[in-house]
Amino acid sequence: MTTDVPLLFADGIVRRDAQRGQTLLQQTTFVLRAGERVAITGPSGSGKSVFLRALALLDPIDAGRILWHGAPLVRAAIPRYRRGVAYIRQRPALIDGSVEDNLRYPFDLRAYRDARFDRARAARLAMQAGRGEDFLGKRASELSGGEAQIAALIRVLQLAPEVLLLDEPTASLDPASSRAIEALVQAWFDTAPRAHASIWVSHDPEQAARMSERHLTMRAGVLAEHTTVRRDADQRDVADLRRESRP
Ligand SMILES: Nc1ncnc2c1ncn2[C@@H]1O[C@H](COP(=O)(O)OP(=O)(O)OP(=O)(O)O)[C@@H](O)[C@H]1O
Repeated sequence: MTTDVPLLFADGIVRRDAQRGQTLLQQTTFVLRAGERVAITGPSGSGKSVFLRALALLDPIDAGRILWHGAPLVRAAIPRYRRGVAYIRQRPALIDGSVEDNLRYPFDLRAYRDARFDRARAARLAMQAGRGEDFLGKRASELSGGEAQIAALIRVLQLAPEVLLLDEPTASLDPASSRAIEALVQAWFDTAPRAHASIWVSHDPEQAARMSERHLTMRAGVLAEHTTVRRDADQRDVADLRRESRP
C-alpha cells in the first residue's frame, strides 16, 4: 500500500543531555502531513522546545532520523529543509537597522540567492498583521515585543516556508499582538491549506484550540497524541512509511 508521503516524519528521534546523562526527549515517532495544524501543550520544562528544536535541526538528535517528503535528510538536503521548515522562537532576534533591513537580510544569504526581496509583498504581510506601510521604516531597536515578533514572522513568511514550527511565539505578548501573530499564521496557512502545516507550542489552551485541529501533549519528554483514532492510523502509516523509505 502506498501512503500519502508526509511532509515530516520523525522516526524514533531522541535527544539527550550527555553532560548530565539525562534524556530530554524520549524516543519519539511523529508524522506531520500537509494540511495539518498541530498544537503541543504541556508543563514547563517537559521538552516541547527540545522537540521543536530537534525538528528544526537546531540541535542534533542522538538517535532516530528525520524524513522530509519521504526522504531521509542527507547533508545536501539540509539547506532546502531549512528553507521549507521554519522555526519561530519566543524572543525574536533582529539585526540593527530598520524593519525593512531585517526583511532584506535573508536575501543576502547563499540559500536565498535565487530569491529577491519583494517590498509590496512585505507590506501586504504587515497589513495582515494590522500594520501600515510605515512599519517597514521603523527602527528594529524601537519596536515593542509584539512588533518585533511580527517583523520576525514576516521575515520568515516572505520566504514561503511549507512548515512553521512555532515555539510559544506569543508567550510574552499582549492579546492584540498575539492576535496579530495568529492572523499572520492563519493567512499563511490559508494561502495553501493543502500544502502547509504547522506545529504550535502554546501554554494557552484557547490559542491551541484556535490554531490547530490536532492536539498533542508533552510530559517529561514523552509526546502523546490525544485521539486514539489518530494514534491507530499513524501506527499503521508509520509501518508503511518505514517500509517505503528503506534503506
Ligand atoms: N541544549 C540543552 N542541553 C541540556 N538541557 C537542555 C537543553 N535544552 C533544554 N534542556 C532541558 O530540557 C528540559 C526541557 O526543556 P524545554 O525547553 O524543551 O521545555 P519546554 O517544555 O519547552 O518548557 P517551557 O514551556 O517552559 O518553554 C529542561 O529541563 C531544559 O533545562
